[in-house]
Amino acid sequence: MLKSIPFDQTVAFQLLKNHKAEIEKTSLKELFAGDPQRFEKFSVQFEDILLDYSKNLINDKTKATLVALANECELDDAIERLFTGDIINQTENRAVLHVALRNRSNFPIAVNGEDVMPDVNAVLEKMKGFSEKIISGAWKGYSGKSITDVVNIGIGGSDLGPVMVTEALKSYKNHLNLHFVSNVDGTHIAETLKKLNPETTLFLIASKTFTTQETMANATSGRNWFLENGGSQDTVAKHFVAISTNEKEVTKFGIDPENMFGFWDWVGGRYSLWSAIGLSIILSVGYENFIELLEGAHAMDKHFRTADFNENLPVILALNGIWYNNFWGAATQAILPYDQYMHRFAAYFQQGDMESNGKYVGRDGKDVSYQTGPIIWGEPGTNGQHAFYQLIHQGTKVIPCDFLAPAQSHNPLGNHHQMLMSNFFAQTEALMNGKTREEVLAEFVAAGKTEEEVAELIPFKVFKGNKPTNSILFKKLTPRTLGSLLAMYEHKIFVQGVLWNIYSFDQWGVELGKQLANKILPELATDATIESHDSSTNGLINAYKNWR
Ligand SMILES: O=P(O)(O)OC[C@H]1O[C@@H](O)[C@@H](O)[C@@H](O)[C@@H]1O
Repeated sequence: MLKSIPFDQTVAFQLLKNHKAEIEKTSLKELFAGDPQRFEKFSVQFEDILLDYSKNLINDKTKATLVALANECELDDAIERLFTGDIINQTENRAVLHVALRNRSNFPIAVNGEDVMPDVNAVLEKMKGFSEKIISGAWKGYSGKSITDVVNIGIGGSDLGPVMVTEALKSYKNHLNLHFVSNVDGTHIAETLKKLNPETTLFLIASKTFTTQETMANATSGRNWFLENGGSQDTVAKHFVAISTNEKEVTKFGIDPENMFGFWDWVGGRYSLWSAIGLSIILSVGYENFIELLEGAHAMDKHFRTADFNENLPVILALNGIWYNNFWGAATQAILPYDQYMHRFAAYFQQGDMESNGKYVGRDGKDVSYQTGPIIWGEPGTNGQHAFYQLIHQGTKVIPCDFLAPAQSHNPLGNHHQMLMSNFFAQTEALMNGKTREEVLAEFVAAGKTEEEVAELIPFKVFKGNKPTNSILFKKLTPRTLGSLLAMYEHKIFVQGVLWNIYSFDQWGVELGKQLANKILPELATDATIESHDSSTNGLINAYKNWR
């Protein structure tokens, strides 16, 4: 059980509030000018990952006080509870053990007195054997042909992680074609199936609960398509496997438990890509690469558990995020990977972060009186630059940004990578330094204009700068490095949740919409006029009925 420690009543919280007024008087530019060692001081390397957080509105005192805040909130105690299988997801009465799924040291981790590692390892072995048969072509479909296409049907945590990782590791991909169907919109599965041949298609039905409406609807449509296009009940087992914690529902759906890959209630959906939910990743890049991903995450887990908070990547990221979220009024956090392979990275952590820390009830059961989880968003650079960076540079909001980039490209084409990297370096520099009135004027003068001619235009071309960024530079986007990066962000979310005194591992907020949709669904089955809701909802439903 995590203790309840009121975040905004800590001594450090008050100190940080006062300290913000001090630091506001200075600027990033001045902080750099005043300390030639600033980069060395505020950067830290873990394996092939370099975190440079020197372009943040912090000084030694800020960092020390933020670390004091973490200590006051007993972060060390929370970290130990995470790693030792304590019931820290209290509102669901569960342990939180995605770290066990990648515990490559294989030390025992007990839940209710029982070591979970033998089960974790057994499922990994089962996935290894199965994936080898599919990839090698030894596994045959109903007409004796090998599998060419894999369709993962799942949503939320049973979709976003596998999609993100298979995209990120595309350069490690084998011959199998991977498809992901998530949306209950029939378009998603219909457009996917158009390209497929049932004889050579394998469906992975991925759902922790095996009751999620979207996934069950898509799974049923997938099975109907299979049966209507040459498949039969007897051959379903060659083409459908389930990934779930719910054997009863899997059997009810008609999938043999032999064809089921299990996981456990202590794996949160948005933390499940490390479990059997990662089967599509294995099928795409092979078992060895999946193990490398787990190894990378495990290495970060060890770092997180043992490194001093002053040198601890997830802790540093979390504390900087809290600094802006709670003391500078920042509502969002941008994640900007300068790597096309990482184009779903921000979308993945949208769920990871917002479903974890989008909570207004504290661990004491009362409404919190401060801001909790930020809005996470972002797109890969340089596309983002040509779309929304205007607002980051010259808008009115504080937007802390994480810039991520690999030093080495998997596709060293001409000087593309140098161009990409020059943008990566330029953006954080520009956001920090901005452009002064004098600099703008000097440019005009150099172009032959006089001050009088351009006076009215100058304000629009000035950049105030002083915009905070983290730079996360890594050597190459390998499975191991990706695993470490993912674990780093996961633990960042955990640290923030601990400090905000909320429960990060439940998600009650997604239930209400589901309940109401289930109430409305039968109302859409008839043409009767609906009057049971407010006038807006009635009006919309009735307009829909008139048009369909
Ligand atoms: O994996 P299943 O059980 O289908 O859940 C899929 C998703 O459902 C949503 O409502 C959330 O609860 C997510 O955390 C979860 O990942």
